[in-house]
Amino acid sequence: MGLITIVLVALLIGLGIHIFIKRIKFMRLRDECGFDGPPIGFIQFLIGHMYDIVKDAIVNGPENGAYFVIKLHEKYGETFGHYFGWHFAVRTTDPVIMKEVFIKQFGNFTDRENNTYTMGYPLGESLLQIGRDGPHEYGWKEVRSITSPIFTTGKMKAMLPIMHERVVTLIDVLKSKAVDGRINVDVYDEFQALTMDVIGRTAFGVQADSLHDRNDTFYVNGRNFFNEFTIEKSWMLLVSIMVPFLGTICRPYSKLNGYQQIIAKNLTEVVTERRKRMESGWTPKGQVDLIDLLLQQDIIRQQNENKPPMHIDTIVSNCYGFLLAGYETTSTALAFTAWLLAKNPHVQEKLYAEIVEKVGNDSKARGEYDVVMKLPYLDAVFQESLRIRPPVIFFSSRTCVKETYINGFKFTPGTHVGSPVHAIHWDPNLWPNPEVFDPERFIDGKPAHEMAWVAFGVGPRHCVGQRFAEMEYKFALLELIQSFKLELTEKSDDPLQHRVNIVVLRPLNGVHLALVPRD
Ligand code: HEM
Repeated sequence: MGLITIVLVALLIGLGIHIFIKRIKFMRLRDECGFDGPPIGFIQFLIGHMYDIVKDAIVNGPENGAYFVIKLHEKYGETFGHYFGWHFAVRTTDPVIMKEVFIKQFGNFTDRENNTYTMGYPLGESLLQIGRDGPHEYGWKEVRSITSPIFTTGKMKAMLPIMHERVVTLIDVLKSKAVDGRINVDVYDEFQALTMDVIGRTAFGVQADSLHDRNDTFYVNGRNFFNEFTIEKSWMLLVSIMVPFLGTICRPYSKLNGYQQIIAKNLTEVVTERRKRMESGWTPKGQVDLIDLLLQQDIIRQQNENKPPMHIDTIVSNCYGFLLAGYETTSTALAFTAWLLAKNPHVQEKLYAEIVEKVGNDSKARGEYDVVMKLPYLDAVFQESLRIRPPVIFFSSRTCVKETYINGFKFTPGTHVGSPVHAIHWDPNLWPNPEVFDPERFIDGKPAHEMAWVAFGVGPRHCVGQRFAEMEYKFALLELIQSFKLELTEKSDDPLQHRVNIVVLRPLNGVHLALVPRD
């Protein structure tokens, strides 16, 4: 054996021993910080409890994905720790710890839970994932400060006509599908086309028409991305979580990355054009979309703070983030609600009665923000639907950036902390008979405490698009219920099955219903 070979072998052995010792130290972190949690065997030592999650999905089927974390809470209490590949993650539903992490000590938990996939372009620069230090000279705080003003009530009202036109188109499309006075459809598919068109038109500046054409490029790429965004289908996501540095290397070669690069490329062209238009003095008036509003906020920031324009990648990433956040979530919320209303006709009829009484056939009132957003029973249905079937369950998460102690537990930099929304919303101590769909809960009473209803997250990093989502949901549901009676059919799931796709909860088999026109 030559000298070089001996040196190389010695180096490799040294590196192996170094990684091994580091890993042993890392595996002791949970005990050192005072958390209980699932056992650590040989496999968990190598790849963490991701193994248990994947095994559970294979053994029990994807429809049980949401219950894995609930079982862990039942066994190890409100707060426990487990290993996600090379990350240590704490899961908590304890309202005191949640309040500290998400609100009071936000400065110690500014960043979102992340991995080498979500940190890459375009996702990593969007508000969804950006940390306190972004790839350019600004981070989450600056991006949030230009993004929040585009979701004010005033801006929503200006965007409403684009959204409302699509909602009316959806109803026309559905009516055109009637056979013998009934429309048998997968409403999830229809709502996905609606939300894709709305986000395409408001955030991407494209005249997406997925409602009429399911081959629309925008729709196809968006859907492909979401269908691929699961741990079973995307090996790259799994690698990014389990072995972060390999995730960075493999990322460019994955299918998932391919879909998002196509969308980002198209979007870069639109943003470049729009920026040129705005730099030449054009300002958004009348009907506006999110790109124009974002670029306008950036100009205001440049003037007020004497800063250079934000990098085009940041603007593109944020519009892309709006697609991710706005397409799947709202369509899922609407589809879950449609099923819940079909299953509970007394709730559906009460909602219909409110719509007839307060809005009737007054087409002006039906398109009016202040009227629709303030219908009390519609609001109760919205809140209860998102309680019983929250579309986003694993995204209320943070990464600790500064060591701190909460309730006797130690949190060290790099530790992930997440609060599974469904574990809170399905807790019988907070919501008696949690499996019963009962909008009256939100008319007669209030949640047990401020952390008991967290469908849009908590604190300064809560969902920035909540108003947008609520507006789209309420206008779409109002038109749907005014036009049709929803019924379950022999094709409907009963009970409704769901599955987890990374952070979202979505119907497993679509939502097949019969729509019976009311007139
Ligand atoms: C029913 C629909 C929606 C639900 C249930 C939902 C839920 C959530 C949740 C749980 C979070 C994490 C909050 C936290 O960490 O505390 C979040 C963040 C976010 N959402 Fe939504 N969302 C919805 C729709 C939307 C829409 C329509 C948009 C934009 C058009 C949007 C944009 C965002 C963004 C950008 C963030 C990251 C905020 C930040 O980190 O500062 N969401 N959403």
